Amino acid sequence: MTHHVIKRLPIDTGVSGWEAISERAFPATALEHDIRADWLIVGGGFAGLSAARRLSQLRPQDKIVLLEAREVAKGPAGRNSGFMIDVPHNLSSGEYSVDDEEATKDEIRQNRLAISFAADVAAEYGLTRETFDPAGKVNAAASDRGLGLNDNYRKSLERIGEEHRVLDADQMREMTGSRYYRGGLYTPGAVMIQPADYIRGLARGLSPKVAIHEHSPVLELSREGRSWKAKAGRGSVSAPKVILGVNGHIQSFGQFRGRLMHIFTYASMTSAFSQNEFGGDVTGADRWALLPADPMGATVRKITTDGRSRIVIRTRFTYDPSLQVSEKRVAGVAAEQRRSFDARFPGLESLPMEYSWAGALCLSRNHVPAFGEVEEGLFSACCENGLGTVKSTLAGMMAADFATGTASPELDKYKNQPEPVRLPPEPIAWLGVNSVIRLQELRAGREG
Ligand SMILES: Cc1cc2nc3c(=O)[nH]c(=O)nc-3n(C[C@H](O)[C@H](O)[C@H](O)COP(=O)(O)OP(=O)(O)OC[C@H]3O[C@@H](n4cnc5c(N)ncnc54)[C@H](O)[C@@H]3O)c2cc1C
Repeated sequence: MTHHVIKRLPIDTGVSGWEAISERAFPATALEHDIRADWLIVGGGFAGLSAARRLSQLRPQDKIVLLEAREVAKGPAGRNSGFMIDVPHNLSSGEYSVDDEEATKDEIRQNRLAISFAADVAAEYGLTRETFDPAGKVNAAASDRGLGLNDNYRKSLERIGEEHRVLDADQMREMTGSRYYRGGLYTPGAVMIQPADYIRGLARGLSPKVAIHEHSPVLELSREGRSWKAKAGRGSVSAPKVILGVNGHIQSFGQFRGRLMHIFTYASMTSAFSQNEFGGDVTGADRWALLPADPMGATVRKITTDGRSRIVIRTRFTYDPSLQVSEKRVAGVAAEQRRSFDARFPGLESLPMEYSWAGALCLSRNHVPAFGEVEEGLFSACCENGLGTVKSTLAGMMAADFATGTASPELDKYKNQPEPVRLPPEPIAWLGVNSVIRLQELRAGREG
């Protein structure tokens, strides 16, 4: 009999600004009883909730239960920068330009499949434009090196026939109000989400069809006869099939051990301000979204609701196999983010950062997901390689298709990927990964 005891539970350090400013419109219910279901999903992020939606479409009569350790939107799904990106965006390569054109076109097709799934969510559950905004995004360059990286990216987009527009320093200044940027590369296919609102909207929309239990961490998972039994909170769920959408925490369920890199990244959000508080057009248009030309630089985004704006800045990556980071680390990175922000918006030194937080990503060395039927009736939709708004949405959809035997050319391609390769043993991996990240961050210079 397989029996997994889950010893490590998610810890999310700092309060996510997205979650703090998002309103929750449905109660959180913990698991209190022993129940039976046709399907159990573990994890209430992009992967778990997307798997739940897809299952509810494929098997409308089945009983589907989802268990989330914390509260929907308090984990990484509600603490990211909200870029749903269609074009290539490989965090662990030095730049975004592409070599293998056919593989890249496949990847874009997959990303767009996930984005269109999310667009259906937005339409069906009535999400506002502020929650799901198909506005596109800009890769912003602040240095010669950044301009060069953008130019390489432009050429590779041109080669694969992807729409894009080059922006000069004046256009960047007009958009952002900042003189910091020297150029940009706009691609129209990205959707900008308010991540906490999107993930809550998805959970609320699903709740008539899917029993979602929050504050219900799965502590044990065992195979009993032809069924799996998960113990959580004061109850348990027995189901013949289980989908794990727990990202890097999949290793606590005894899977993919020694193959997943647990990377943290960090963000800060200013308090709300109105345009006229600082005089002049110091932050430009109401909404804009910038990725760094160098993948190791700073992501910066402005949102405006009812005339009140906020700016969010995300920087830094650290490798933390313990799957947690300290408040002290978050505070240290927040101080660096303050400096990056002030360099971009010198008129806004008095604007406080109201929230600072960290969140976990899961990367594999060969950039593949941790996907498949890992034990009989137990499916994994994990390891999003840093771009989970899209990749985990896709993983959840694909896991539901796979587990229900729903064939498609997309699933054929998706499930035929290799498995994540092994990492070197610790502490070699820790030293190696953190050194490479730090060197790349230093090289990013003004982009960070
Ligand atoms: C600051 C920051 C910025 C980011 N920006 C972007 C971005 O712009 N675009 C993008 O695509 N991605 C971004 N990301 C990454 C993105 O947030 C993740 O890739 C995404 O959340 C992964 O989704 P997921 O559903 O796979 O995992 P998660 O969102 O981590 O969800 C997994 C869930 O499983 C739950 N869980 C774990 N263990 C258990 C258990 N034992 N029992 C029950 N539940 C459990 C967790 O509580 C969690 O809610 C960013 C991340 C951070 C931190």
